[in-house]
Amino acid sequence: MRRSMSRVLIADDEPGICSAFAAMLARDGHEALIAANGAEAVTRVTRETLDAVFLDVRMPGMDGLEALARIRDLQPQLPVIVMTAFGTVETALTAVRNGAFDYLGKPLELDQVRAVLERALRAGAADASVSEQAATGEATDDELVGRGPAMQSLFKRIAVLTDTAMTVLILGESGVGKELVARTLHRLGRHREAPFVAVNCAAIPEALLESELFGHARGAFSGAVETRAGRLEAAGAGTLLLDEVGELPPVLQGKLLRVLQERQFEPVGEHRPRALKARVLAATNRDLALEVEAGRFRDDLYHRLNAISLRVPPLRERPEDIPVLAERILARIAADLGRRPLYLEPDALAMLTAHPWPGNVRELQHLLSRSALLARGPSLGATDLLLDNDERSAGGVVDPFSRLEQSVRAALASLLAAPQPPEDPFHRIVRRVERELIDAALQRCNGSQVGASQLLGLHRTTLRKRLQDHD
Ligand SMILES: Nc1ncnc2c1ncn2[C@@H]1O[C@H](COP(=O)(O)OP(=O)(O)OP(=O)(O)O)[C@@H](O)[C@H]1O
Repeated sequence: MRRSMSRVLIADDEPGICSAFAAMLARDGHEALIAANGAEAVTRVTRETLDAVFLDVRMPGMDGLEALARIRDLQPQLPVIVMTAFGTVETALTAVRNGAFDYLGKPLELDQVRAVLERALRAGAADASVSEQAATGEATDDELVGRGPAMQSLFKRIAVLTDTAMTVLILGESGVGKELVARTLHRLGRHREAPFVAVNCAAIPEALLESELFGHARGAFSGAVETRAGRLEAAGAGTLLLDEVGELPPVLQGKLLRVLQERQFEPVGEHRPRALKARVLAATNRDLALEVEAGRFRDDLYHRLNAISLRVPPLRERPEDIPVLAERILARIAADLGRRPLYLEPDALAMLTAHPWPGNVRELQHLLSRSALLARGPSLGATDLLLDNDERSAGGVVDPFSRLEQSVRAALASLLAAPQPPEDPFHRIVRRVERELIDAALQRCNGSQVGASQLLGLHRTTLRKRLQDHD
């Protein structure tokens, strides 16, 4: 919980700025601490409990950007606002990309300073609540779950971005939770009471997409019998998510760019622009840089969208989140079915943790729903998990190694899940694989060691030695 009086560090080499700032903070009931350079700021952060930091970019010795990096390492959740007199937008954006909460241009305007500080303090509190909620598992349907470091750092970035109006590009594979991230940005933002509207740019036919987004006037085209508001308008002062933005047709890419630049739009068949009030978020599972190279996506729109991006890591990069996700999903399924939640046996959990999840969280949801429907008894074991057998690659060829990889991962997971994990999991697993391989070759060659060594591409003496090792 945030204390009502906040402690704010101001790092600036101009004493005049520091004292004006400190006076303002004191008037507003906060406590100001002062550092004259970057190194001092970092020291203060290590020693004091702080709620926000204002950092000047140009300071002697360690400059603001370097101090920012150190502070982010020390206390990733502490909001840092960067101040810059010489700053170009690039410096400011670099700072924001490197984790600054926001930036302020000098000369400072006290009202602006107040507004940013207020947001920073709220985001600090929101950040704590996102992490707390994830850590305690008190999540509802709409809440992003994740305990591991990858999701924790995503939560922090989300918390920093909740209250800005900036466009954010949300990147990640299919089913990874991009829309949920967009909803979270909205839910924690200032306009959470306003609507959240998502448009899947890939799902709406090109001919309809423009009027769907911007609306149309009556008679704008045949079939437009009534004036209709578009989704941009429907989002009001809330959030519009352009999902699968990589699929936006070229004409609309140009229009969207203009809308974002001018913050106004025109419904089809109308010439009076309307103000864009909503925050626009975009999501894609494509590599937009490649799309730009291939000439399918506008470079300028890409840069506009990509100024701030959030990458949602694939599930295979965060297996530590699987138990809590699975628990949540099973609880939801149980509520839907009016049953008690099933619990996962350790072997099932080991198997889930080992699976590579090409379809990410959505695949996990589907697997658990399928398995829960057919399960008998109060728990799910490894044999109850109906993992998708469809391991075909795009060309329809079964990859003979995918099962092997899966088994190796499962073997490792279950060794590590044992109450006393062995010290040599590498040798244990490799030995088992080797034994299987030699055994299979010997069977194929009716027990002939010469035949098996030829089949495996091993020297006869090597095979014999291995057989002795395996007794
Ligand atoms: N971290 C998470 N915590 C809880 N639920 C999650 C999480 N990530 C994803 N989900 C759930 O997984 C499902 C897929 O997520 P979502 O639709 O947000 O993915 P997406 O990346 O937008 O997918 P696509 O690219 O296919 O549109 C949703 O039901 C969502 O609620």
